[in-house]
Amino acid sequence: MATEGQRVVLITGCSSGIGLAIAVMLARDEMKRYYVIATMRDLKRKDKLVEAAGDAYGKTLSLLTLDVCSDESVKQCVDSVKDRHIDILINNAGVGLVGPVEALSLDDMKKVFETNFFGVVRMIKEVMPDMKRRRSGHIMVISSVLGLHGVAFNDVYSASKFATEGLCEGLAIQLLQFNIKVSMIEPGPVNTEFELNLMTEVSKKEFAGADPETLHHFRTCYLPTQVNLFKGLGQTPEDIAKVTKKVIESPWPPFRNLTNPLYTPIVALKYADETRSLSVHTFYHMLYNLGGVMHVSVRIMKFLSFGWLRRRAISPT
Ligand SMILES: NC(=O)C1=CN([C@@H]2O[C@H](COP(=O)(O)OP(=O)(O)OC[C@H]3O[C@@H](n4cnc5c(N)ncnc54)[C@H](OP(=O)(O)O)[C@@H]3O)[C@@H](O)[C@H]2O)C=CC1
Ligand SMILES: CC1=C(/C=C/C(C)=C/C=C/C(C)=C/C=O)C(C)(C)CCC1
Repeated sequence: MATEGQRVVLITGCSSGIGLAIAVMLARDEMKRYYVIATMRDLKRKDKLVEAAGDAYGKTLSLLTLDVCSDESVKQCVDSVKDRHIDILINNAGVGLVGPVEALSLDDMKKVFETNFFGVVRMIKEVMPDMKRRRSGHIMVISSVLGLHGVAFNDVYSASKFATEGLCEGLAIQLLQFNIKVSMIEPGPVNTEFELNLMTEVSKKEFAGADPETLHHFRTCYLPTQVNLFKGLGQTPEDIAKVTKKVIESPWPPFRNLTNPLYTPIVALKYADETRSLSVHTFYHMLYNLGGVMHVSVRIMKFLSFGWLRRRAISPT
């Protein structure tokens, strides 16, 4: 149980990746400032987290079951927290989806929205009223750079993160009245099970419904680019955990927080031209003309991000 002065942090999707890293980093805080409730939809997947948490498990870290796609599970979990008192809610659970839109099933798309968008809505609806009554709290979402700009063949995933960004932008304004902070963490590629799961799904699908030309672009331009980007620019889940901790500990937590400085110019490009045509055409060239030699695009991104733009992303160190 949390002791006097400790902040109670509830995190969704802690069986792997970013959620696991944040849970461990906060639970192992040297000053023991956090009491972490790490949640996952299937507690059979707890071993990696328990091992990484070491002696923090049972002291500053406890586990609860929570499936963000189930109203009942969300309510049961929050009800089981002492006095339903959660100081910091970290919405991390999420799933990806890639492929040509015309070849993806509506069921797959609904699963993405059910998890990435409605999962966040469910959590906020359950936790925010108590925060409002206490006039204090911090709601965080592990969003994505794809919540800020679209990337070919990630259309539906990107839409789910845009939706979440929109939801939270509105809430951030309203909740200032109640002294509740809202922050988005916006990573680029991070080396977790996320990419492996995407590639496993891709290898199982035939993408029937897409024309041969589009499928050719997807398989020969996009997929190798994705693999190269994860290899060349991918951050670690610990990098994202460090940025998240920095934001939690900031006296004025910023609303938007890019974690990878290499993406800052790409996002800046979008705002440099109000018609957005510049970024659409630049991404087009980076994918279709330089995609085959993605190491060139990675170099361009590294070159562009040099200098003042770099400083606009929160560095994990
Ligand atoms: N990896 C990346 O490149 C990036 C990831 N992100 C975002 O970061 C977040 C974490 O992803 P990451 O750590 O990379 O990927 P992982 O696949 O490693 O982790 C995703 C976590 O979400 C959980 N999850 C999925 N569905 C549900 C559900 N219905 N209820 C509860 N938990 C669920 C998974 O649990 P289970 O084990 O049960 O499947 C898992 O613990 C996601 O929101 C993702 O969109 C953002 C930018 C980049
Ligand atoms: C194709 C392509 C790009 C790809 C970006 C990708 C693939 C980002 C993936 C991010 C992920 C997986 C986020 C998860 O939330 C760039 C660099 C924008 C440049 C233009 C061409």
